[in-house]
Amino acid sequence: MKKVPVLEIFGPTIQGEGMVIGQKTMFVRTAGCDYSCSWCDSAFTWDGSAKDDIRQMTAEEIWSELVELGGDRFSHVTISGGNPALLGNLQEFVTLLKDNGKQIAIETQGSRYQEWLKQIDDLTISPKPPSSGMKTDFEKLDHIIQKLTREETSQSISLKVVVFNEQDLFYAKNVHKRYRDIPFYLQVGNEDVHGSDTEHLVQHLLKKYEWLIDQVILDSDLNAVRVLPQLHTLVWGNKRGV
Ligand SMILES: C[S@@+](CC[C@H](N)C(=O)[O-])C[C@H]1O[C@@H](n2cnc3c(N)ncnc32)[C@H](O)[C@@H]1O
Ligand SMILES: Nc1nc2[nH]cc(C(=O)O)c2c(=O)[nH]1
Ligand code: SF4
Ligand SMILES: [Mg+2]
Repeated sequence: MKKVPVLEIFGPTIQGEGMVIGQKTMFVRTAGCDYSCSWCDSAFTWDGSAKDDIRQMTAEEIWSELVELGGDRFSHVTISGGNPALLGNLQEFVTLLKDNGKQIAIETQGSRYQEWLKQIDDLTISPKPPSSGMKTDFEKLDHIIQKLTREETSQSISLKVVVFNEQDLFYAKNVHKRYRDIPFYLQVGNEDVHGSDTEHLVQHLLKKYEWLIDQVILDSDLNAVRVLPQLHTLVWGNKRGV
């Protein structure tokens, strides 16, 4: 049986971000990333700090744990990371979820392609703006998006760019322009991913959300975008496993 490196399995909770925000979902967080974003809120998946917590799991083992946690109280599973699209071995888990009638969402940055991505119901691709310190390979991203949109499927795809400053917003506008037909989300960036004062954090994030809304209101290039906060951060702050 093929195994995948897993760092967290949790839920039911709500999807706090993007195209299915508010959806009740389970989460599976895989280990390992090909990026190292300066502000990553899940850096423990790749910076070595949680390397002793990584479990090499089969699809069946992950499924058992989901059912143990969620019972019959879930119909939707979100796979995030790290970058789950590094893992060809996730095919078996994706098939198992489909066989059990579950909807699947994925969070990935669009740097790697896997055939199983075509079987994901809610696919979020989140290219990284300049504040992350990462550089987008747009030819690669073109190629991946082309592969995923070539055939008519029931899959929903969206793009989501996290914005920390004006330069990021400029980047986001270019991504939106390049892939006009793909639903586009702007997300408030959280600068303080280690803080434990939730009340203070929430006040700050709501101010940033207001700033981002104001930018969108003023800009005719952004008439079709959706602007969202990270809902889970507004509710639970930087708590892990929610
Ligand atoms: C932790 S990442 C994992 C999936 C994949 N590596 C990616 O980046 O899309 C999940 C989502 O969280 C977003 N994210 C990470 N750190 C964040 C932060 N400090 N503030 C807001 N969003 C953040 C990412 O941009 C991505 O959309
Ligand atoms: N509730 C909740 N929603 C989320 N949406 C994307 C998340 C992620 O870390 O990928 C996330 C997460 O960690 N928790
Ligand atoms: S791509 Fe995603 S998981 Fe990887 S470092 Fe960036 S935000 Fe974190
Ligand atoms: Mg998160």
